[in-house]
Amino acid sequence: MKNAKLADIRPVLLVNRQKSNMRGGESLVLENIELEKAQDIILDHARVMPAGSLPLLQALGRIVAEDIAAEHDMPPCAQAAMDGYAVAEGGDGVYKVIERLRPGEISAVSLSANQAVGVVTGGPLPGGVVAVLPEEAVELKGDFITYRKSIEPGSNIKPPGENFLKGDLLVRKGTCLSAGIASVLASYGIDEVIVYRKPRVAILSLGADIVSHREIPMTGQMRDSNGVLLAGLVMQEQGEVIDVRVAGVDNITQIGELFEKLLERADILITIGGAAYGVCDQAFPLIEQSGADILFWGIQIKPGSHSGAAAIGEKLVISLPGSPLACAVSFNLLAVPVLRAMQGLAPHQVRLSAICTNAFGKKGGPRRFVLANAACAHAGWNVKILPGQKSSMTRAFLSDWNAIIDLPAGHPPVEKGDAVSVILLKPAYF
Ligand SMILES: Nc1nc2c(c(=O)[nH]1)N[C@H]1C(S)=C(S)[C@@H](COP(=O)(O)OP(=O)(O)OC[C@H]3O[C@@H](n4cnc5c(N)ncnc54)[C@H](O)[C@@H]3O)O[C@H]1N2
Ligand code: MOO
Repeated sequence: MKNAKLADIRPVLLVNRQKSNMRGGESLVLENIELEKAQDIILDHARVMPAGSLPLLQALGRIVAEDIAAEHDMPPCAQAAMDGYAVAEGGDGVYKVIERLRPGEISAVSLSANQAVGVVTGGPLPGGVVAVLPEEAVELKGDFITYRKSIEPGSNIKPPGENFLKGDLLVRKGTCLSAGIASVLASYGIDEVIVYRKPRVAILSLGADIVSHREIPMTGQMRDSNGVLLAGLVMQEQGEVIDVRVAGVDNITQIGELFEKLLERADILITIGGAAYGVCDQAFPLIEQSGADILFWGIQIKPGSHSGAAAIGEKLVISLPGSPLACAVSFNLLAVPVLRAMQGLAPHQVRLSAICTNAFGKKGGPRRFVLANAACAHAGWNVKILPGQKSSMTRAFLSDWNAIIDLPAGHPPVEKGDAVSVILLKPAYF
């Protein structure tokens, strides 16, 4: 960061932006581009995090960075599927119980006709077994059982490899380690898994009027609620929040130093606010003066139009607008795909069509994103537009907000019963 005051930097910004950044027909900074283009550009600069080994339980929810194959058949040998009696072929319906196995015991015998061995569910079977007769299906008298019906060979026997065969792929690289997958790995005795590191994210709120949420604001100041919002959303996406800071009244040089310090430790630095065209807006000059390569500035969406991104070495800077609703929407549209890609996941969230259960009067204008609550009922997905999305601090944050509706540019008012395109977000509880 060069030592520069905001006043020194501002003309650079104005010159660049007023001229629409044309130099010999080539754009220096892409301005007000389509969302998908912005996503592609930023994703092109998102590198997958290095991978490292973690104990199985600590790796839950993380993205596995290796293919893991079954080392042997599961079950490794034939097992009883019922508590009961293992019998051999060719009996006449009456069998002598020659042994009664308890959990964990194995039999050394090989069954002959008219012999039975008592077995437990999941227990290994003796040699010569043709079927397992359930406890409740036989008549037990002393050391003998009677079973007069015909025996279907193989019944109530789990053959070796019934669940997995040696060499079967148990986990594919890029899969989220769910409780179910972890349990299969545990059954193979695997207690270390190689997973991608969490992307480290630093959050910096710009604006001389913004103070930490722990401080008492003076008249004209405002607490940094967006920093907390984004920290929570980053954690929901399995990112590691390394710092949440406010720039406050520091001059641009001091803010630049803080910016650089944060960027040293972070993979992604998200700035909040100061992203519009006001003369006090610091995001563009700050990022430009840091030497970062500005990838784009401005997207054709509402809210969140004043979003930008830059790359500096292998690190990314994402500049989000200060209005809380715009900040939340643009985080989900820009930062979430990046956080996913950096962890080795497919970048985009689930998108589906849902029926709107209420109306939304606002029509026309740019492509618009609306916070909503989506639910799946018998008839399919439905979605409710949450109230209070006009003011900057939205009441929708207090509701069960788990989706964003994507309304195309120039859309008519949404009527109850209309089908809309919905992006499903991670639930707010985690
Ligand atoms: N002349 C123009 N003015 C504005 C335009 C425009 O195109 N031309 N766009 C408007 C839109 S749309 C938005 S969104 C905002 C975003 O601009 P900034 O990113 O520069 O946001 P700020 O001015 O810094 O903040 C706006 C508003 O947001 C609240 N805020 C900011 N930071 C925080 C925080 N950390 N925690 C909580 N709340 C925060 C605060 O109410 C600010 O007043 O610009 C419009 N203006
Ligand atoms: O575009 Mo502002 O960033 O709409 O809310």
